Amino acid sequence: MNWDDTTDETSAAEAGERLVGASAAGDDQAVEAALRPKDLHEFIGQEKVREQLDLMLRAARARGATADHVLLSGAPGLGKTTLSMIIAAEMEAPIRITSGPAIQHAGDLAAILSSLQEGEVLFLDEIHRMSRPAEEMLYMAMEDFRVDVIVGKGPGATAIPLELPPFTLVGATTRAGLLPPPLRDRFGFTAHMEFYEPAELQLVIDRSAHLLDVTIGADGSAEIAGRSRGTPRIANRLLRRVRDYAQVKADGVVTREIAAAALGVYEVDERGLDRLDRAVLEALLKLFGGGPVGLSTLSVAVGEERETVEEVAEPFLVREGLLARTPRGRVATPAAWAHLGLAPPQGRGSGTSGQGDLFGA
Ligand SMILES: Nc1ncnc2c1ncn2[C@@H]1O[C@H](COP(=O)(O)OP(=O)(O)OP(=O)(O)O)[C@@H](O)[C@H]1O
Repeated sequence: MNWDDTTDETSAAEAGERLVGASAAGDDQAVEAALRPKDLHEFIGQEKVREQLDLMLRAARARGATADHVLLSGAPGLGKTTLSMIIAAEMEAPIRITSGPAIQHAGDLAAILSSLQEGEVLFLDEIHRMSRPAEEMLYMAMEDFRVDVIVGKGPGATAIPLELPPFTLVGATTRAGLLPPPLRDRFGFTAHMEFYEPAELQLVIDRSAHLLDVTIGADGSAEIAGRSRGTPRIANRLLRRVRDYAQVKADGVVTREIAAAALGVYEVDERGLDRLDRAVLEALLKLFGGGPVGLSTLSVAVGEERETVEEVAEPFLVREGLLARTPRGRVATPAAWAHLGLAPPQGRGSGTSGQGDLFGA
């Protein structure tokens, strides 16, 4: 993708499909499905979540009961859908997959709930985006396995109670803070998924390489892991691009050199920054001396929409400790200067630049 060519209308959407984007947009769903771990044993990392889930599911199985409702929160691509499928597999139960935005009316939810089988897992992705009436119906369904279906309108409307079979709701959200407390409280088990360590991502990559029949050395998977932004989905996607390069330009074997050269072609650097991320940092450092600079000015300098800079580039730069959002504007950290191989201007760190705190003054 050429960032220079992105128009105002398409830049945010295209940014969503970039190689290091965490959403599944543009991914081959069949390949992604083939790479999903099938049980808790195969699921890499997230030790605490795995241990706690394992205990909960074993206990439910031993009692012959349906598992408690589970809420999974965390950034896209960290394995929430995968875990929900594993929960169903471990409980030997079928799974139904839907999402908050797909349920706009309480009737949509009633139709799904009333067709569930006993013990079935209902995976509700983006649960924070459900409509209010549907959310309220869900409270009763989760607690009492019952819903009230409203028949008729106005004063003649009547609520007909409908019994539901016991089921397990697995809700997923990127924004646990947006869930109303009454909904959050109805989950018996809540887990927050963390970004993965490079060593864990290396295991994800080795496993995927094996499934895709790609020969990869430990140094090759380490190189890809370091550029994967803590996210298995990105790791798998980068592996597929590196595999292409290894096939076309070499003998198919992924070494450190091949991985670095391949990801160089796609402009993903050794820390996982892509062209947009670097353009933002470069503008901040070279044009504004490291800031503080307002978001609008920075966006104009980069030639991108405000939203693209704020929502697509900045979260990772902040997470990496390269950029800080301050009340006076965006500020580069010492790590940003070091990453781009530039020297901070004289006087930085003297306390007169407005970023003395970031420079340890
Ligand atoms: N712990 C893990 N071990 C191995 N592979 C993983 C792990 N977590 C995720 N993956 C892989 O990453 C890909 C994305 O995972 P998944 O679809 O479960 O993410 P998600 O959190 O549900 O994302 P979204 O919020 O965008 O739906 C899958 O192909 C899966 O195989």
